[in-house]
Amino acid sequence: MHHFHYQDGELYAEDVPVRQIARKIGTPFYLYSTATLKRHYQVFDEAFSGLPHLICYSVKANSNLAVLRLFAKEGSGADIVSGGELYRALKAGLSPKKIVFSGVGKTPREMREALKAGILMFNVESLGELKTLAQVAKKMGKVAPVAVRINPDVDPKTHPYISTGLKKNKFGLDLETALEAYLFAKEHPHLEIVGVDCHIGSQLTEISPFVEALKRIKAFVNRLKEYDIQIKYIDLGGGLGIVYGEESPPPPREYAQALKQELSGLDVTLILEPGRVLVGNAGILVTKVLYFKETPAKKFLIVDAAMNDLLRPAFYQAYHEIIPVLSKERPKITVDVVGPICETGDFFARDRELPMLRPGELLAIMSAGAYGFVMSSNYNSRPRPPEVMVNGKDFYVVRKRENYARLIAGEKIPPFLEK
Ligand SMILES: Cc1ncc(COP(=O)(O)O)c(C=O)c1O
Ligand SMILES: N[C@@H](CCCC[NH3+])C(=O)O
Repeated sequence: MHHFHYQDGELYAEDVPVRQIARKIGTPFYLYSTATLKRHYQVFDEAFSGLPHLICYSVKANSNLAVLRLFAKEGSGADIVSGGELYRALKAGLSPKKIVFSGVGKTPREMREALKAGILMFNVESLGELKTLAQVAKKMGKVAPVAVRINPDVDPKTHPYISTGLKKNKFGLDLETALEAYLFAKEHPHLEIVGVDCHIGSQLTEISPFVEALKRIKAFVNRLKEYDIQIKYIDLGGGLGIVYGEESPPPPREYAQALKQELSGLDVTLILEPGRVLVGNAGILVTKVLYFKETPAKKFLIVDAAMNDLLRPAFYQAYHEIIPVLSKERPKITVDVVGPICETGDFFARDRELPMLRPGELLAIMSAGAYGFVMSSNYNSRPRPPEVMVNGKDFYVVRKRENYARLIAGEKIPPFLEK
């Protein structure tokens, strides 16, 4: 059963009517389903059974402490990209021994924090970064476990903003430079080579680019052997896509099967960094219709959520399904669903056919569990919405709604402007 579903004409999250939560805490709000999060993790993990593997949930997709704790309890590790994500991951109880640190711009401070915590692996993305890490480790009297992120030059066939494994992208190193990095690391007493890393993009809906990237990694691992460099981990990153609308991504089982086949005979542990596929369809954004507006050119539903709450439509022209919380029969209209922000890009849908809704009615913007709240901002001085987690018939506010005081916390009028 789907954990967001209609029952007697109204939308439920597990056993809780969405309307009931709205009544209690107001709108807009993010809503996550515990059962869906768990199921997604378990399905993904089981798909890789039989293969030595470690799932490092990609914290950037949804970094709420409650979500991180849930995955920690399922046995997940974490893929982090900043000191802030490390802080969250540790606070949530994720084991540092299962943390990999990705990203092109790690600072010495972040490196120190991660070395102190004792993480599993740094996914290094440039020679400069590798040398800095070596120095930091030396100063601390530690040895940094490293993998180099390869840029395999594979087209992931996804949105250009979320393609990361093409030659022209800022991510990873080409094979020649990567080899140079491995040779540097091999000789350095404060670096220990443990893996090879790669991540080619996000929201992939085909398996072949993953397999192609893995083939190139395998060839590279063999090349490293010629230099007497042994690898414990192959980290293939994240990127498996989900259904937002019409796409048909491969189910985790098929994805895992293809990777298993490619890895057979290799004595390595496969690391995966899934983000979206675990959380995307486990969350929705609930918003209320403020106004219906009709001009000679268009009809608009103006809602109380905006691009500051969910940026994906504005940023990537991303499609999100929108459904009414009460599903009664009504005439259909074609509308733009827009927020209150003073930007033309502030929309959730354009020319979308929806039931004729009245001010005060609730809408659910679906598939908002990944890259939703985490990409929110205070633009237009809008307090960020709360995050709510449903568990069976109970619901919990796992991040409270911001208030006005929070908006200006940390700001200060300098003395020369006082009076
Ligand atoms: C290095 C790395 N790992 C994992 C992910 C998670 O990606 P996704 O949410 O597509 O699974 C990303 C984001 O694309 C990433 O940059
Ligand atoms: N934020 C993007 C994905 C970027 C992935 C970052 N590694 C999205 O909403 O689709």
